[in-house]
Amino acid sequence: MRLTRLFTLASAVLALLVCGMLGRLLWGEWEHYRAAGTGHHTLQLMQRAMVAAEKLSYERGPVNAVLGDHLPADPARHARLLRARADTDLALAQLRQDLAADAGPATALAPLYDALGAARLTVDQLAALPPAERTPERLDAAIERMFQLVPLALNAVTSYTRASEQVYPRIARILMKARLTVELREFAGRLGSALTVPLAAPRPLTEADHQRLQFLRGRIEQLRQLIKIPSSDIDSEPRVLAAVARMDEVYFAAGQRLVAEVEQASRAGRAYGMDTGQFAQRYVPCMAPILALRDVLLQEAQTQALQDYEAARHELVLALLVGAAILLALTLLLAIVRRRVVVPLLRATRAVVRLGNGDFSMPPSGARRDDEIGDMLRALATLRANSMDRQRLEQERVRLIEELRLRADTDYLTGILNRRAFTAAGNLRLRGARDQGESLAVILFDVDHFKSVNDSYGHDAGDQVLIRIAEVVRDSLRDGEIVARYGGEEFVVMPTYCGLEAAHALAERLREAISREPLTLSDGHILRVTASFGVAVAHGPHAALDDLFHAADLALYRAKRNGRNRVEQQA
Ligand SMILES: Nc1nc2c(ncn2[C@@H]2O[C@H](COP(=O)(O)OP(=O)(O)OP(=O)(O)O)[C@@H](O)[C@H]2O)c(=O)[nH]1
Repeated sequence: MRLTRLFTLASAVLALLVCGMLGRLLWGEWEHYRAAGTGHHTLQLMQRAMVAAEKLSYERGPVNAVLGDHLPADPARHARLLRARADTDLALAQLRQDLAADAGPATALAPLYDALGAARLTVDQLAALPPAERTPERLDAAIERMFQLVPLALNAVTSYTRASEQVYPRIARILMKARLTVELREFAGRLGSALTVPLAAPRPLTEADHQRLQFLRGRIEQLRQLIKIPSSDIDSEPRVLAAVARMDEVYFAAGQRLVAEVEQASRAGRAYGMDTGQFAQRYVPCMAPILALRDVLLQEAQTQALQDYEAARHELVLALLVGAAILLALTLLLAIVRRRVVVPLLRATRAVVRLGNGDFSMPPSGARRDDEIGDMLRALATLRANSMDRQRLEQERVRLIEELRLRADTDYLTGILNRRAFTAAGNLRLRGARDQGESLAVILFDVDHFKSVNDSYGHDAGDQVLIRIAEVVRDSLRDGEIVARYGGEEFVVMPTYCGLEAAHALAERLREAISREPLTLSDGHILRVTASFGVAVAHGPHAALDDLFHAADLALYRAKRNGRNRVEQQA
């Protein structure tokens, strides 16, 4: 796998793992935060349900007063009942409103609304009857219907308490105590209600009334002890301690004393000295500290729940920040590894490949880095420099060899082939001629009276003449026809494979060109020189170059002897 691909894959896997881990962490924190928010709402619902339960308990006081009233009814008592009912309805409406977004528990309240309507109807029908027709049985039945309302509300309180406890285990004990105060308020209310019928009649308390009072007092004391059991830090809170003390002082002293007064008057056969309404007016305020304790506990629960909610929010924000920081660090790390390791490695790889291919055009960058990659790039730079030196030396060597070869084959003065190179080429060509059954011709020529040129104009002028003659001959030849300086002022031409006649014609052409060409010396003198030519041809399997030269030389000798500036061919 290519390095870039491997790096991309590894980065993707790493990013996925980190994102998965962070996602899980954030999801947990988000769930915690969301649950805390929901729990806060549930706590409010619980409080609303407690208030509704309290109002239902409270409503029983004015109910008792109205049921114990004579005809014509006391408008003040009726007005109190209406106010109490309005309070209950308001508490239930607020609970219903808060439940609007919470379909489950709202439907659980339906039986309460039904029972409340039926209970109020019963009370109103009974209150409309003359007192004589309000028999104890009917009164008990009506009051019992009112009693049954509170447990229905307490069901909702219980379900919200449980829901809140699940979210805030820390405040479970506080909520339990708050719930106990609601129950205490209910039983305290029932204790008062237990006197409604005897006070309304009025009649002495029966044995059943005493037993009922005894039972209710026992339950109330039990609830009081449960509330007072030290269970959490909350019990040492000054506000809670003060509220408990006030409850003891007001309800358990004054409130219970009032009930005891009624009992004692009954036992002694005395008049009660108060009717139901007057009793309620004195007894109901005694229950207020119980509700005050409930409110203190609920406030404390809400404060702690709010702290939990804030802590969950804080942890969520912290988790988000940590997550973002981790992602940023990972991205930076990958970018650094890519920039500092992967990219330089790829560049180095490309540089090595280029060096291997002999391409030294781009120097490896980043050699100034002070790490292992830098060491490698510096080594690469050295390798490149060494390779470049080697390549330069190699090129120099090839050039020198070529120059040497040229020098070895070239006449130093005229630049045309020398005798050695010509002999080598001639032998090759002769072998070819033999193989192909062709004829090979040689034209040997010699400058006429060259000595007098040297003598008249100097050796340099003689050199210029030789150079010029070489140029003239070279320009007159066609491809495949070669010329060489055979020695001194003697030249040799080898045409392509041809017979004696064609070679003779070529020699004639060259002779004419030399004799026709005026030669201008460097000092301005213009010379005309001529040359004598000897032509010979070799043919057949036994043809030899020496014989060919020898024959041409003889013909040249004849040309000199016959007057120069002429062409002679082998006899
Ligand atoms: N300037 C110059 N002269 C050369 C060179 N090689 C040979 N010579 C001269 O060429 C002359 C040849 O003279 P000869 O052999 O007498 O022939 P010639 O004067 O050309 O007379 P013929 O060949 O009989 O026409 C000599 O004087 C050599 O010194 C050379 O490379 N440069």
